[in-house]
Amino acid sequence: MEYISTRGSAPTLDFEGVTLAGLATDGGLYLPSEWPRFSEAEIRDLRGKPYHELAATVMRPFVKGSLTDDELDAMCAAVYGDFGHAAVTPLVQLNEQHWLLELFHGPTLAFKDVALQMLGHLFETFLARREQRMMIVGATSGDTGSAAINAVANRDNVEIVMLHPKGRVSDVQRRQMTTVRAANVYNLAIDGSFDDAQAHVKCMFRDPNVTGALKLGAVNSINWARLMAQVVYYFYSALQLGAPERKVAYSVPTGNFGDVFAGYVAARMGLPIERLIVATNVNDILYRALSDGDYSAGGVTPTITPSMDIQVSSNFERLLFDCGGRDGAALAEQMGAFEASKAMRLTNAQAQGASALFTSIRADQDETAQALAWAYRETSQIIDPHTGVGLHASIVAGDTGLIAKDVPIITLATAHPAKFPDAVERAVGVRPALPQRVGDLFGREEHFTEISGDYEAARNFVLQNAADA
Ligand SMILES: Cc1ncc(COP(=O)(O)O)c(C=O)c1O
Ligand SMILES: N[C@@H](CCOP(=O)(O)O)C(=O)O
Repeated sequence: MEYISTRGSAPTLDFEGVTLAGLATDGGLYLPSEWPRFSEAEIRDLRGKPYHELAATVMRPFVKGSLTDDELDAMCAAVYGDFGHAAVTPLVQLNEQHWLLELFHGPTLAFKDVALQMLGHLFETFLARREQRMMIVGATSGDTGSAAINAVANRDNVEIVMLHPKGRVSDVQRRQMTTVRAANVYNLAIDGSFDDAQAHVKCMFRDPNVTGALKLGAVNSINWARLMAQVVYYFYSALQLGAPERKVAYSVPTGNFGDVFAGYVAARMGLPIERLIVATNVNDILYRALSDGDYSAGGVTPTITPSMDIQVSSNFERLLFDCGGRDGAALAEQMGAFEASKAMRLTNAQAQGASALFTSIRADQDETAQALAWAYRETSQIIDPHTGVGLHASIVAGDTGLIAKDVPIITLATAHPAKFPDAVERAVGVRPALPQRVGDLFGREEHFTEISGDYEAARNFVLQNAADA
């Protein structure tokens, strides 16, 4: 399988190459040069497979040439044999039309584990093959950070520097990162938003002072391997509800557009998906882009869904590329203008292409809290606020007829409620307890470094610690 950059001028790479590259050298994101497709009969044959077998089958076309069948099968068995639920991502029915896909049974209690546990194994395999070391730099609004740290802590050949916005992640999220004691893990709290942290990370990949000194790696969803592993649970859930004979719709709480883009990939691979609902909080750049073509970033408003307090959604670029005719040069120009002005309009082709599958619905804080209360009152489920944004959108879509009554709507439950106990308790009157598998989070010492919001502060920290390692 060959991978090309959305901005058209970076070298074409194989799967091993894109996994280790993260961001393309032209600033773009890598995508397969063409989408692999499963026939209806092939999709039907996937029914009833355990998660790890399904994962290997869905991912196989993407890794061709870089992993043997045996290597991939063994990796999937190792990664998905160790989740907190035998089904890995269990599907829970709420009522006749609504379902929750629980993606939080990994070690750090958010959907990020599903892909990052896999990425940890991929890094180890590919780096050992090349006898290379790698410095991972990542940005997190709360969940990617802990999942990535868990996946690579104490592994040979990698170090990780994780940037989070100071004071803008929950206590549980912060402690899941800062209480990990491993010589290869560094946490930075920056004065700024997640968008600032993400911009710093992307800058490092294009800064010759950094790339000349270090082999950088990415754990954010700019790394194609992240999205590839997330495609699997769309197949897994749709098959349980009747695919390929019956279509399902998904509501996906969205920030960086990675999780919902994985749904788009599943559709491009042949999975019959009725609609992908992009559920946003009040940081609603995607809602505006998908509703009237206005992709302009304002300031970030802190909410009870901090992981989605994002105004520049990295992976939207992948959609614009694919829907807009895969013209790398034109997209490079469009994204360059966006980076300078923080505003752009979608072209007609991009807007029409996106509207064929995507609809966006926005939830404010009250609507989010009401969705939590509804889930608890009507179904006895305690859900996290990010899932609440998705559930609000699902209920609106069902009630307004946007999704017909006979089409199941699956809301992606992206985090465990105990990661956000204050917001959950306010909404439903019950304080969710942390599962035992996360251990004594509040009894452990925290370690992190506070830095300013300047790019140079982050870059110098990375260069200094790489030199000391
Ligand atoms: C709990 C939770 N829900 C939803 C999202 C949004 O996912 P994405 O950034 O892939 O759109 C995130 C962050 O990525 C998250 O941590
Ligand atoms: N919500 C995310 C933000 C980073 O997203 P990613 O999927 O690109 O890693 C987080 O929890 O850090």
